[in-house]
Amino acid sequence: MTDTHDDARPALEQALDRAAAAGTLLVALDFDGTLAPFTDDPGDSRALPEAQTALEQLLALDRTYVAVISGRPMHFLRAVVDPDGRMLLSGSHGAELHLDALGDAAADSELRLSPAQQDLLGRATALVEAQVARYPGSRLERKPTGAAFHTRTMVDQASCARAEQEMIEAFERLDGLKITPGQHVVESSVHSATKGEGITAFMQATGAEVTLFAGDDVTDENAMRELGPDDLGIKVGSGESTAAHRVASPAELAGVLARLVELRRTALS
Ligand SMILES: O=P(O)(O)OC[C@H]1O[C@H](O[C@H]2O[C@H](CO)[C@@H](O)[C@H](O)[C@H]2O)[C@H](O)[C@@H](O)[C@@H]1O
Repeated sequence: MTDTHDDARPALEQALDRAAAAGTLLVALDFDGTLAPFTDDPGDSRALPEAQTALEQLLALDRTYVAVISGRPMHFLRAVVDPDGRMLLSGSHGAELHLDALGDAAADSELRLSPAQQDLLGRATALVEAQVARYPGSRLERKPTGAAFHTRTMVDQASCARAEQEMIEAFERLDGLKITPGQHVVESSVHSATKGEGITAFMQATGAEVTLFAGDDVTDENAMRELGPDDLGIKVGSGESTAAHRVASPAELAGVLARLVELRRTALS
């Protein structure tokens, strides 16, 4: 570890320097609002080119793992985020795990919903359909473990807060449903997993000496809380966080990842 006593460099630069020197480094990232700026249509979201380049460069380095831990379904992450199959992936807020990048496909967790969960999923989806019918421009997103009510494109933006609150109250009438408000979205899930389980699985599977995790939303805090004193948490944007560091936007985070590439290359050379 670098001796940071009397080091006048910004705290994040010092922390990146320490992470870059790790024997084994895990770089784990949330997707929406962290790697990818928000878009009206979730299907259009892509990581910023500078962030994508940094991830590719990290993947090419020894003893360096890249993971994406997202509320997105695994099929989206595999198709859009990591079509080459080189990253560790956790989808559906920790309910789906994909560790093939470690040659450990046996550790993948495939989703199997019980008949009761399938029934609950159907009822949650029907509630969102009813709410979408009430609020023009809002959308239903069907996910393997749940149904999400999106308000970003709602015609009457002044009614978003009310529409989201009504959605929460409707979901609350269904026993066993996990409810997660997010950025212009209220998500429901019939699965209890969180991103904490995703990051824990990856930390254990890689044996990472240091883990960097960055995320922008409340659900990311479940992963952030799993970090130890030598790890590096970065909050993207505003809002409460246990992360020790903060950047303003996905663009700023992309710059941080690019800097990490430089420092890691130097440390490994
Ligand atoms: O865990 P994440 O990777 O941050 O994913 C969380 C949810 O993100 C998506 O919704 C958000 O991004 C959309 C695209 O920018 C935006 O239109 C929406 O308003 C945001 O809430 C995604 O659609 C969800 O499935 C994810 O769970």
